[in-house]
Amino acid sequence: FQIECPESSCFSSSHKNNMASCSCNTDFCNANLTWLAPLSPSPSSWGVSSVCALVIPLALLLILCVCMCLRFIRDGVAKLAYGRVTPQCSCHTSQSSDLDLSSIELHQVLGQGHFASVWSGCLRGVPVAVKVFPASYKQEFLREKKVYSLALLDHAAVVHFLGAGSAWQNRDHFLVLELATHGSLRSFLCQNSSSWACSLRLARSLSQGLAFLHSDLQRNGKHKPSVAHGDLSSSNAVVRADGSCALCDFGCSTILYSCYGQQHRDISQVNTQVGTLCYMSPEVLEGYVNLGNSRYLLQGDVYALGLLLWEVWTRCHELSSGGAVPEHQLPYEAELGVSPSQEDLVRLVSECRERPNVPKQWGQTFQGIHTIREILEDCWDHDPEARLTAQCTADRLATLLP
Ligand SMILES: Nc1ncnc2c1ncn2[C@@H]1O[C@H](COP(=O)(O)OP(=O)(O)OP(=O)(O)O)[C@@H](O)[C@H]1O
Repeated sequence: FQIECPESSCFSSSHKNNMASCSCNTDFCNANLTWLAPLSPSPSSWGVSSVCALVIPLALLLILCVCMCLRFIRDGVAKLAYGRVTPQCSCHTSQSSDLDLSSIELHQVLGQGHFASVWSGCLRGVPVAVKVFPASYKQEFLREKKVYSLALLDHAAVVHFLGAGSAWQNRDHFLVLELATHGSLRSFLCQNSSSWACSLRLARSLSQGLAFLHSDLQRNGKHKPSVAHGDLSSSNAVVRADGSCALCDFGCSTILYSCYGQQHRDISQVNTQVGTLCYMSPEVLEGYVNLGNSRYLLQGDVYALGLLLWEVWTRCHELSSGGAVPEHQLPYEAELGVSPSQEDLVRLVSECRERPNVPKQWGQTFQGIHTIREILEDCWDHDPEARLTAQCTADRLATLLP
């Protein structure tokens, strides 16, 4: 660009950086300095660097705003989905002192599972159940101990944990639990049919135990995260002398740690197909679960709860309307036998959408039969999202009169 010089004998020349000067050739003319108004650069002359310096911070600011909005929306959805948001990561465990096996008398084997054998015994004069894991199942022992050791894991419908330890030079590991005199629910139902009041007690305690396990609790500065059982079956609930059930065997359970409203699980526990085949929900049998959302674990538990309630009610006198109470059967045993294959179950449960038979004559004259049918259907619904929660199942059972 050119500027107009104050004397006609001068000539103008432009330089870099938007500078211009007037030069003249008369004697001492450079002593006669005139300051001109600074030149404003034209937009086209802005450097790339100045554009970047303006645009990049603005873009970063915009991205930050979008991220904050998304997080706000997601937290809102989580609040709606879970009812409450836990503000901190949950890592509380209760202090369980290690027990010495020499202080426990072992009497006889009560049950033999895949991982452990369960003994009846006596600890300081109190009857107990002792679950002994061989060294090769140390991980299963640690996993179950971790669940039993969670703070606030204290509920009438969950087996009481008395301690844990290792024996025989650390080769075997054991958990000490309250002894349930009737043993597993399965063996109880095989040996006993029951009145409506007894069946309702079994059913209520099962649903209350599961609702408690699934709950996310804060009390006295302690936190119990939600726990998915993962292997609910009539072999993994025991019956006490008072006729109530308590949930046990947390070897396949998943602790849903809750951080800032999001639930997440130990990465080591991402195994969708845990549990006993005939209690697996259709989506787990087929492997169609959303691994990003831990809720499928809770929904799978509720499906299994529906099957357990069915097992309990098939042994109830009143529901048989005066007819003979049928022998206890496992879910789908009538259709597929005692040990069905996964393929058979997928065909029956998932593809044909069959469920255990609820006889038409069940309690025709019995008040509450409508509620019972609804509870079963809503627990084992094909659509996991349509299933009841464990708490809702417990609430509906509470409306039935003993
Ligand atoms: N607290 C208890 N009181 C009485 N009997 C119990 C108790 N705990 C377990 N049992 C009996 O021992 C059996 C096996 O227990 P448990 O299911 O905990 O073992 P497991 O090796 O984890 O079995 P699974 O094969 O289901 O994984 C139960 O089915 C039940 O009969």
